[in-house]
Amino acid sequence: MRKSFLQLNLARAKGSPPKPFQTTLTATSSWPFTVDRPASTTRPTRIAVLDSSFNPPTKAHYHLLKAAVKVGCDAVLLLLATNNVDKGQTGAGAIERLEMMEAMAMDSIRNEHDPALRHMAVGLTIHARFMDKAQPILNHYPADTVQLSWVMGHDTMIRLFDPKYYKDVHADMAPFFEQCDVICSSRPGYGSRDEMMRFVEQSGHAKKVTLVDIEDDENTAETGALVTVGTETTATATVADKFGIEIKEMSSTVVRNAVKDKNWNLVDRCVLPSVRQLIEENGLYSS
Ligand SMILES: Nc1ncnc2c1ncn2[C@@H]1O[C@H](COP(=O)(O)OP(=O)(O)OP(=O)(O)O)[C@@H](O)[C@H]1O
Ligand SMILES: NC(=O)c1ccc[n+]([C@@H]2O[C@H](COP(=O)(O)O)[C@@H](O)[C@H]2O)c1
Repeated sequence: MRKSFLQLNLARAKGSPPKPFQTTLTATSSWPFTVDRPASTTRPTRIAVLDSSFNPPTKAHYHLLKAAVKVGCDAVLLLLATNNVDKGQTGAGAIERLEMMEAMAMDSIRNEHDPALRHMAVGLTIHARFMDKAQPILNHYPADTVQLSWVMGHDTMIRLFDPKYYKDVHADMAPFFEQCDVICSSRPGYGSRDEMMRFVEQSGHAKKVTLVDIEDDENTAETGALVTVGTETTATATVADKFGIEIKEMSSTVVRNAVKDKNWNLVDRCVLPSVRQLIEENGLYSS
């Protein structure tokens, strides 16, 4: 059902110029607003935006959002970037990515306890840079009623501030930081939390960047607990020992390679069941 609705919507849009921003799925018709929290300029609705290629969406993306909303967001937007400042488009097509994002969003809307995670939407943008994506989203809603918090990992924050994408990084980024903030998590391979903090301080926008940590709460009850055998007290298997990979180590590349290697156990560890189903149904990433 979703697939045909999505295809119908996108087919209707075919021929007309692509919109700078549009949603394809929203938790409610009034999203991001609710009856309890209507559009208001005195208390803007804070949307956590995870902008990604979602090729495919992974549990790391999901847990990054879980960590992000804890700092006080009201709604979540999974935003598909159909253009990338660096990468070309390989792997899944835009419709397939949107389908997988919608599967993840429906899962969250139906099953999550956190009100922000239940209040999720999926959208797409044609813009590649964050500073260009922000304004069309803000313009989509009544003036000053939404605040955008861009959720990203350390690797992307480094790219956010990379001067190669700008004429003058400070001048160009100033309007973005007047209207938006960033919620960022560390990521294995991109430096320690301390290094990330120093990087944020040097950016000149430390007040607009909140650092969070991805938690592997799926498995903490089963792993890492202390057990006593005889007189020896040791930790049980680590998450990585038990599942081959920790949430924070996951990436879309890991999933694509796992599908190619037919390592379905690893795929199952890294993506939601509904996303795995779509990968199989659509024959994605197999060659
Ligand atoms: N394991 C992770 N830890 C922290 N941040 C992550 C993690 N996985 C993805 N992110 C963040 O999510 C955002 C979107 O990620 P992106 O689409 O680049 O995923 P990816 O898994 O790195 O993709 P690919 O492997 O295709 O390069 C980025 O800001 C990225 O830093
Ligand atoms: N300087 C920037 O604005 C900047 C830096 C890194 C990624 N991006 C964008 O973020 C989106 C997601 O990119 P990745 O899938 O590479 O994380 C893409 O649209 C990409 O162009 C923008």
